[in-house]
Order: sequence, then C-alpha cells, then structure tokens
Amino acid sequence: MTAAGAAGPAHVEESSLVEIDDLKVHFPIKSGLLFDRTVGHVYAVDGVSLRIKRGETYGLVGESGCGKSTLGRGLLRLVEPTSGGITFDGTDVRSLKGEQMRLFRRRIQMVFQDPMSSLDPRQSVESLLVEGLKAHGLHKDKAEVQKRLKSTLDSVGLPASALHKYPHEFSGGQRQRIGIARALVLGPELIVADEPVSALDVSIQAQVVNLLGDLQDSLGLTYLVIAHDLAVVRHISDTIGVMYLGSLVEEADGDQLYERPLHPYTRALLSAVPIPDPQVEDRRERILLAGDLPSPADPPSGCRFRTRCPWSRSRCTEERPELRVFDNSGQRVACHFAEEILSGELTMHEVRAELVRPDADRAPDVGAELIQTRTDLPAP
Ligand SMILES: Nc1ncnc2c1ncn2[C@@H]1O[C@H](COP(=O)(O)OP(=O)(O)OP(=O)(O)O)[C@@H](O)[C@H]1O
Repeated sequence: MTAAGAAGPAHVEESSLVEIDDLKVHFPIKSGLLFDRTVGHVYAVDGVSLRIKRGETYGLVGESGCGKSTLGRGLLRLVEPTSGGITFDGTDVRSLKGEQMRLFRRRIQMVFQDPMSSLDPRQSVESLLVEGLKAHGLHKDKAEVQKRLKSTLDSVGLPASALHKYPHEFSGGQRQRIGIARALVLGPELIVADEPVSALDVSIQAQVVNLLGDLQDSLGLTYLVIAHDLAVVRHISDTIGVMYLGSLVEEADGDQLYERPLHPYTRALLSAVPIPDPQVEDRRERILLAGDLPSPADPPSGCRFRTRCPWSRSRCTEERPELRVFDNSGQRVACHFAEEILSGELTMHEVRAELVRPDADRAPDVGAELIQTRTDLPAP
C-alpha cells in the first residue's frame, strides 16, 4: 500500500490524475578538484506523497527553499527523482523513456514566475508559441498552426496581432498571458504554475488568477500551483499542501486549512496573512517563527520543524512524524501533538508569540509584546 494510500485524504478514492508516493529528490554536493567526490546531499524533496484529482487545483505553499519547485520539476522529470513513485493518469512516469517521455511531456506544461526571463526576448510571440509545436512535430500544417495560435491567444485575452510582437512590447500581465498561452498551445491536461503571479503588481495578479480559473472551467485543466503566498493560493486551490524543508507537513481542503490549521508551521504562516476586517485583525494571535529555515543539506533529526516550533517536545527530536489523517475530515498533518495543540492541552514552551488581546486595556502597540508562556492558545 502506498504512503498516501495508507493515510490519505478522502479524495484518494476519487479519480486522481497525479499520484506522488514518497518522492525524494536529493542533490549531491560535490567537492574535490574535479568535483568528483560527493560530500553530502541537499534533501530538497524528502519523502512527499500527494494526490491531485483531475480538474482540481492543488496549491503547494511554503517558504523559499522548502522544495516546492523541485517537487514540480521532479514531477515532469526535469530533475531526476532519487526515489519514489510518480503516476500520471495511471502511467508510471519514472519508467518512461524516449518517445513515450516526449509524448508525456506534452500532457504537462509549466508556467513560470517571471515571464520576462522565461520568454526569449529575441523571439516573436509567434515563434515562442510555435517552438513547442515544433518539438512535438505539430507545426507542419501552416493554416492549422495559425488557427491554433490565434485561438490560443484569444483564450488568454490577447489579440491575434500579438503574434508579430516581441515580449518587451507587452506589460508584465500580458507577458504572463503569453507564458500561459505557450503552455496551453500543446493542449496539456496538467499545468504546473510556479509562482505564476508573484512577479506581477497586485492589481494585475487578480486578473491572471481569474484567467487561470476561467481556463480551468473551459478546458477542464488540472493545476499544481506553487506559491510562497498563502493569500494567492487560497483563492484558487481546492486542496492546499503546506511544505516545510522538503516535506509535506499539512494538507487540507482550502477552507478547512484556514478555519482549522493544525500544524504549528501552518498556524505561523496563517498568522502572518493580513485579515481585511480590522476587528478580527486586532484580536488574532501572531506566531513569530524563531530562527531561520535550517539548511536542507543538514536537516534536524525527527520533526524537521522542531527547531522553530514553540510546542516541540523530546519525541519531536527522536521521531519523524508521519503525514497522517487527523480525523475523518480528510485533513492530514505531520505533527505528533496536533490534537493536544488544538485542544490547548499542550503548553507552548519559551513561546515567542506576538499577541493582541481582545480585551487589551493597553495602548494599541501591544502587538509588539512578546509573551513568555501561554497555555490557553485558541485555535486561530
Ligand atoms: N539543481 C540543484 N542543485 C542543488 N541544489 C538545488 C538544485 N535545485 C534546487 N536546489 C536546492 O534545493 C532546495 C529547494 O529548492 P527549491 O527551488 O525547490 O525551493 P522552493 O521552495 O521552490 O524555493 P523558491 O521559491 O525560492 O524557488 C534549496 O536549498 C535549493 O538551493
């Protein structure tokens, strides 16, 4: 039985387009004059299991360096996984070779963060779009190609005249539309969007997010959206996975994760997202994470998060928590003490939580206060 199969969310029984099982991507660290000695490894992805249902958006969040992009690239085998299983629509991706691999790549396309650096400035939009078709031998019928290019541009809200222009002639948002068109032109089933809106102005982000939603509805696409920003992922994701130092620490339906974050890392991430309602914003708890993200070349023993966790106990040093089903809601969490933390039974130790109390009788700058110990932590 697979790891996720053993302890997977309710949606495992539904049709999964992507199944990732205990995936590991370890990059060797080389040394010596000829860089021929392996002196260690960067554990970029270190045992991730997840399912992406056909037609859904799976949002993967976590701080920079936690392994999100490597997971996305490993799925396409743009980096070769060290171990683990990847199944796409029932096909074992890791066993594909040559022509089979080429055909598979057409079914999954990537959209990158910075359209300016992912689009060659010397190529016209037409040439950028035809490039993918050429790689798959789909460029021979010129009339058919023109029809395809124009309808693809139309689907991303760009006029046919854009074909003869160059990337620098477009705004950031339009360039990202070209990046999306380039992914769409091959008719993929899954799009891996790596920080698709992070390089854009906030006012433009919503337009691109809406476009992705419209395309999903009209074309039945499945998305893996990678982002460091929970606010972006919340609006588009059916399921959200939270990554920390190469591992998935929590997974839940979008609303569930916001209503009842279980993992201390998710709680800390959510406590940093601004809430538009000033009354709620004033009352809520903020958890400040102590210290920096440890190096993925030298991860802590046991729970990877324990060095920054205000609730960690000795068991966390000794035993790495499995991603397990929390209750019959399907929410999964990798924390030994999720139940005790949620109920308030477990005391934070050496807490560094920034708290604004609802009944504060102090000046409004109380947010800066650091409290030492708090036992009655409410669910955020
Ligand atoms: N080709 C590589 N060789 C060696 N180390 C790598 C390679 N690619 C990524 N890494 C390392 O793997 C870790 C995870 O990187 P990754 O880019 O997947 O993280 P991320 O969460 O996507 O962060 P970001 O949002 O900054 O891209 C980082 O420590 C990174 O330096």
